[in-house]
Amino acid sequence: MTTILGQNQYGKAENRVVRITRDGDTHHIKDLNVSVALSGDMDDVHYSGSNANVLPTDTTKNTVYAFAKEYGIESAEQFGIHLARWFVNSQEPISRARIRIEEYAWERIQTSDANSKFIGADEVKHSFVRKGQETRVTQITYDGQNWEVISGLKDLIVMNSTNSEFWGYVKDKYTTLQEAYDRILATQVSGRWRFNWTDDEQRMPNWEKSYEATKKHMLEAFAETYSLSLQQTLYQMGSRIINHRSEIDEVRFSLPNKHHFLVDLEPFGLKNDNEVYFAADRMYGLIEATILRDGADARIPVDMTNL
Ligand SMILES: O=c1[nH]c(=O)c2[nH]c(=O)[nH]c2[nH]1
Repeated sequence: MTTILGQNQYGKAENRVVRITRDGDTHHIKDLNVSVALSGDMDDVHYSGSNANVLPTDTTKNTVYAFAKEYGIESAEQFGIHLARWFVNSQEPISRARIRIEEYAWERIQTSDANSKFIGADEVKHSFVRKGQETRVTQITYDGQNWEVISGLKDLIVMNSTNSEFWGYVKDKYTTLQEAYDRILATQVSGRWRFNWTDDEQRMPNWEKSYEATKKHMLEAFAETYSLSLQQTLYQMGSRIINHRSEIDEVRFSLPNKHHFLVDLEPFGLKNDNEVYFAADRMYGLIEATILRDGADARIPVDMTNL
């Protein structure tokens, strides 16, 4: 033999697990990206192809989801310790486990008008916005006479852990989707809104205040809409802005449907009571639409929200 095997490790990388804990109607989220790397007595599989010592990477993935259900996710550290101990202690050939975890933090969407006709004060208990700032964008065009200002944001990630359904859709011979009566609704908002200010002589909007208020109305509409489709939620977000912000005549959104699939834990004798989800990053549904003030022209370019 002229070669020898050096350092080696294996496992399933980037297991996206979302754990919802339901404390009455107050929900808590833990959202992790867990990578498992195992090493030990793995010479044979490399040299001869014998899998006798190999715990499948698929099993390491299942373990992540099963542990999320069985033990919950108190902290990324506690969860990682638990997994590492399990792999090393339960499998003779495995002598080392390295668990790497990224955690995505979420905070509750704050609604100011808790007494509005749309909601009760507790709606916010299942509506979250991912921590970290969105990117604010604007485009100004001037032809010497008229101004056009289109502002917006991208990469604002939001989630409702309940109050979302999707059913009653067309079913053809290729349809396999099961109807959902209580699903997670999550999206990464990209939105643009066009101001009706066109002329120096008109009073200029307060751009800073307008941005904050527009974002607030958008988030509140997301949190407070009992959703039968992302399309319906999108329309509510846009119309809430138009109805509350007289300086804006047109809103366009591009909303990827960030799918969260319930993990089947039955094979491990565990019941998944809407608690453990696989957060897929692709493929995703992409829902896009413009909402206009009655009589206003549609001027925001169709593809602008995808930039
Ligand atoms: O809110 C949704 N809108 C759709 O058009 C759609 N299509 C799909 O498969 N899931 C969903 N969800």
